[in-house]
Amino acid sequence: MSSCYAPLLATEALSLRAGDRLLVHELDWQVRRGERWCVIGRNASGKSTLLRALAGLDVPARSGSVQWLGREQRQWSPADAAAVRAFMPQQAQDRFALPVARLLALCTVVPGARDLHATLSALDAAELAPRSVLELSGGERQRVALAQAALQGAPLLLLDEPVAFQDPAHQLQVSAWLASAPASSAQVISAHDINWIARTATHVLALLDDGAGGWHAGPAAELLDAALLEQVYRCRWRSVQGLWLPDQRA
Ligand SMILES: Nc1ncnc2c1ncn2[C@@H]1O[C@H](COP(=O)(O)OP(=O)(O)OP(=O)(O)O)[C@@H](O)[C@H]1O
Repeated sequence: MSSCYAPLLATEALSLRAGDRLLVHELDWQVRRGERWCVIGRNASGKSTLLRALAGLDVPARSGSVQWLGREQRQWSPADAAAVRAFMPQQAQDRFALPVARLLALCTVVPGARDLHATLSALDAAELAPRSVLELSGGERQRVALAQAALQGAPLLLLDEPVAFQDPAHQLQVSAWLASAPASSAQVISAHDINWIARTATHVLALLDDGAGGWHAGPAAELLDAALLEQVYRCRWRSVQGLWLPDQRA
């Protein structure tokens, strides 16, 4: 049975491997409604692999448990899973010249789906509706992918690098859109821009890429400091007028 009091997402002893590399070791973690988690880590530390595992998609090797609303992932039917979690991959794989509006209309047939025009407008993507997905710029396609995930209406959003291709103004717009999400929802977001993360995250999950699958998880206000950034990225960091800067001189 799922419970509305259970965390939206929980992992117990979740371990992930890629070949002989241990990416995540025994992750015990909970994501509750109203929380916005950013997952940080070096390239190839396992952020996308973790998000895929949290979404219930194939990963090279995993053990342990992932639960949505207190119920094991594998016990959810595809339709019920679509109503509880939405996943935005790092890059869309488009093969056909589908108009954006047609692509997104497919997402609005699920129960609880959000309004198409309002969602596109909130992401500054309304004018993209008639255009083919194959003709969009990287940033435009990414905002359409965000709209696609949002339209599903699922309370748990899993977003793999949602601002990687956004210009600074659109990064702000995506932050505002995330902040306007219902209090009953939660997001898990992988990202590399530490200053965007510092503005956006309520909580941080750091993958240490230390060969032992090490991780730290907690409120951003407690965890996000120079010591953590140095441990994660293996360079020195300093804060200048509230902005984090990597500092290779040290
Ligand atoms: N299907 C797969 N088969 C084998 N190895 C894989 C597979 N998917 C990912 N990996 C490996 O797992 C490791 C973690 O990859 P992942 O994409 O999760 O990293 P990431 O932290 O998201 O990286 P980036 O910041 O570069 O996007 C990498 O070494 C990658 O080569």
